[in-house]
This record gives sequence, C-alpha cells and structure tokens, in this order.
Amino acid sequence: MKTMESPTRNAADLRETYMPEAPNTETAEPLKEKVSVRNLNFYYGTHHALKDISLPLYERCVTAFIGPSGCGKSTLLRVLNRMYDLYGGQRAEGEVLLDGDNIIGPGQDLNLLRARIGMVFQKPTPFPMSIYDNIAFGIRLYEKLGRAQMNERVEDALRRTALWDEVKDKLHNSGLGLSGGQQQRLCIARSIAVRPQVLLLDEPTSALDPISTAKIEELIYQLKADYTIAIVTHNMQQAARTSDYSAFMYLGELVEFGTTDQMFRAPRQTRTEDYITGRFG
Ligand SMILES: Nc1ncnc2c1ncn2[C@@H]1O[C@H](COP(=O)(O)OP(=O)(O)OP(=O)(O)O)[C@@H](O)[C@H]1O
Repeated sequence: MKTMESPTRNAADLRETYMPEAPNTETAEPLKEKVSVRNLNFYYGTHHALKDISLPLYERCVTAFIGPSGCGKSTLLRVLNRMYDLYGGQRAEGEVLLDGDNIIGPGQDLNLLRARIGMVFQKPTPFPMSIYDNIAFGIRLYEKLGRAQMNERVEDALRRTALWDEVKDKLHNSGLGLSGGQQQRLCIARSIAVRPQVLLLDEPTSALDPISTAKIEELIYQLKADYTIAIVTHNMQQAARTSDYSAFMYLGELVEFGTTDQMFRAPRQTRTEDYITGRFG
C-alpha cells in the first residue's frame, strides 16, 4: 500500500513537509548498538530472501525499514525475534547480536528471547479475553506477581499506550470489543508489559484511520525513551516522522542505511531517492 501524496516531490521536500523538526540524533552520549545485524542471509527453502544484510539498531532510537513490496522488510523483522523458527524449511545464517549475544545461534531460550524482543503485527491481534487479561497473560508467563503488583503493571502498560482513560472502566470487557486503533494500542501495551528491550512493529498502522495512526506515531515517539524500536512501513511520511534511522531495502539487499534526516534530505543512492519520492515501487 502506498500513501505518497505526490509522486513528484523530491526527498528533501518530503522531509521538510512531514518532519519539520527532525528527531535529535545528535546526543551527547555515543550511540550504543543494541542490535547488530551482521552478514545476515535468510532462506525460505531455496529462496534467498535476505542477502548479506549488515546494519545496527541503535539503543533508544527508531529505525524504519522501507522498500518496495517483497524486498524482505518483514522477513528481517521476523528474523530479529526468530519468528521463523515456528516454520520448517526456513533458515538464517550470519549473526544478530543483542547486546553482543548472537540470538540466531543455537542454545537460545526462545520464550525468553521473545520477552526481550517484542513484536506487533500489521493487523491488531488481541487475545480473545478481557482487556486486563490481554496484558496480564504475557506477564504471567514470565513473572509471578501478586494481585496489587499485577494491577499496577496492567495500569502502567495501559497508561504508557495512552489507553488507560479509555478503558479503565471496562478492564474486564473483551479486548475484541475495542476499536481497531485501540486494539493496536492494546497489542503494543501487551508487548511492553513484559518489559522487552526491543520492540518490532510490522506496519502497525496500515489498518488504522488517520487519528489512530497519529496516536500510534505519538506513542512510538514516547516509547523510544525506553525502547529500541524497528518499524516496517510503506508510508514514507510515517518513516520520516517517526524514525531516527532508515534502512532502504531492495530485492533482499540493503541498499542504503543512514539517519532518516540524511536519507530523506540527501539519499546517496538513486534507487533510494526514486523510491522515497514515489518514482518506483
Ligand atoms: N513464507 C514464505 N515462503 C516463501 N517465500 C516467502 C515467504 N514469506 C515471504 N517470502 C518471500 O520472501 C521475500 C521477502 O518477503 P517479505 O514479506 O519479507 O517482503 P516485504 O518487504 O515485507 O513485503 P511487503 O512490503 O509486501 O510486506 C519475497 O520474495 C516473498 O515472496
């Protein structure tokens, strides 16, 4: 799905228009690589879907994965929390280091890994249970909390996702009764309730209206104070608005990685500029 407003804009205009105040990537502290993807290759059977990808995810920054359909964005996200392990015939080679620990190597506790690296999908996927239990369910898998502590954790997750005021009087109603935008915020609340370090968002707003989309984008901005975030998006305005770094992929390869500011103002590769400005893709 493309949501470009004008295919003739140049990349710098797009950045000025949609991101008038660029996120401050010039921090006093040196950036820490929370995740380091190194020479990653990924195969669906014989199909070579990711080709020698190397890139960092910097701590407490948002990194956008952009590129035309089928270029491997979702595959890369799924490798980052080993979602591919659920399916046969799929394999990854190379390294994905989380704080220096190769998470695609053998001997990883996958449940623990998925608690450290949370994922939110394109379509909101609340569990068929109450709003409260949607949040508490994941926490119970990893921690044994008393009633009062659990209540606090649920409230905290709902407050952080700006849902608390909307749902505090119906915590025991089904999560499926919420609007699409609320359901997506519930899914983000569910992910952060288990206190992950990295949050992966796969087109989190593509099924949402503009108001819900704006709320999620605001939420992403706030969450990056605590989390390292990667977002897949087809929406260039969204990439420009929400991310600090961008990775442009094409046919399974990483064409360009840089600050979003640089990529949108002065892309190094013609293919990147063509894609950002809607000339192809
Ligand atoms: N389960 C699968 N089995 C075989 N090939 C797959 C599978 N999932 C994805 N692929 C292939 O891997 C490549 C990358 O797909 P991927 O879904 O990662 O792309 P994408 O950039 O996220 O696309 P989109 O923007 O359309 O979601 C594509 O060629 C796709 O056909």
